[in-house]
Amino acid sequence: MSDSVLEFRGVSFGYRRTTVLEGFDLTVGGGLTFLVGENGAGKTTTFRLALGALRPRRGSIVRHGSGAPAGRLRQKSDLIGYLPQSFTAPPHMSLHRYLEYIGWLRLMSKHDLVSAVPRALARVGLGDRAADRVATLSGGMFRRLGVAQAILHEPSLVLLDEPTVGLDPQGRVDLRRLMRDLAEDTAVLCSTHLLEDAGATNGTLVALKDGRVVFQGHATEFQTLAATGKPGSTDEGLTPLEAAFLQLMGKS
Ligand SMILES: Nc1ncnc2c1ncn2[C@@H]1O[C@H](COP(=O)(O)OP(=O)(O)OP(=O)(O)O)[C@@H](O)[C@H]1O
Repeated sequence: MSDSVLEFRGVSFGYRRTTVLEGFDLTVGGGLTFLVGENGAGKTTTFRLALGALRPRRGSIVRHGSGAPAGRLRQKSDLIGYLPQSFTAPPHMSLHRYLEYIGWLRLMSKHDLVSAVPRALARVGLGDRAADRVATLSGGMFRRLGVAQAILHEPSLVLLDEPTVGLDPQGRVDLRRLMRDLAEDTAVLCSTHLLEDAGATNGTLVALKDGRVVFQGHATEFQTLAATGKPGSTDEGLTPLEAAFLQLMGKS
């Protein structure tokens, strides 16, 4: 997939007196895009704006497909899936029951859910855990359940807010594999502090600083760009991508 699916045009947004985004332009294409930036840079705010949960002060946010503004649904291709940073699910429910409940909240028909629930569970590698309670899942499995609820209604764009945070190396590898797999037929926009997520999946990297996009391209270009300035320091145990990131943020 390569067509643009979401576009922020000259968006400005702030909470009360704080300005978070200023003249913010972002084009999200198909495939996998990673949004990186320091704590408080505005990644979650960008997601909330894309979902239509917040309204920009200035500028516009457009879903391609029907061209509907954020938060307005004109056709099925405008559907968005969302895994929030603070994902929770009732521990006593079975995975199957929980996803049926999510489908009910999204106004999906019982008929559609018969196939949608097993399909979503299989897609995230939890097909054999359908009858188990949420409480029995490991941290990595729980995160994958979060992805399952985000894709249950087969959205054309999935927003994942820091899905790999706190996972062990195997959990991160599983989740990156899952994101790569999803990105074959769905646009995926993922925020992360782990720059290696972008490096390992060959995704597009978008770096946010002071409310604007300061870089958009492949992880390898990001590293090369930073390396053409003064060399990033890797002597603090940083990976080359992390050193490049700090340099771009003016911290090295
Ligand atoms: N509901 C809110 N009310 C007021 N200020 C907020 C609110 N939510 C976020 N902010 C502020 O907006 C800025 C951007 O926050 P946001 O959560 O979008 O950043 P982020 O890049 O997702 O951060 P992190 O990497 O720490 O999750 C921060 O300064 C934050 O304190």
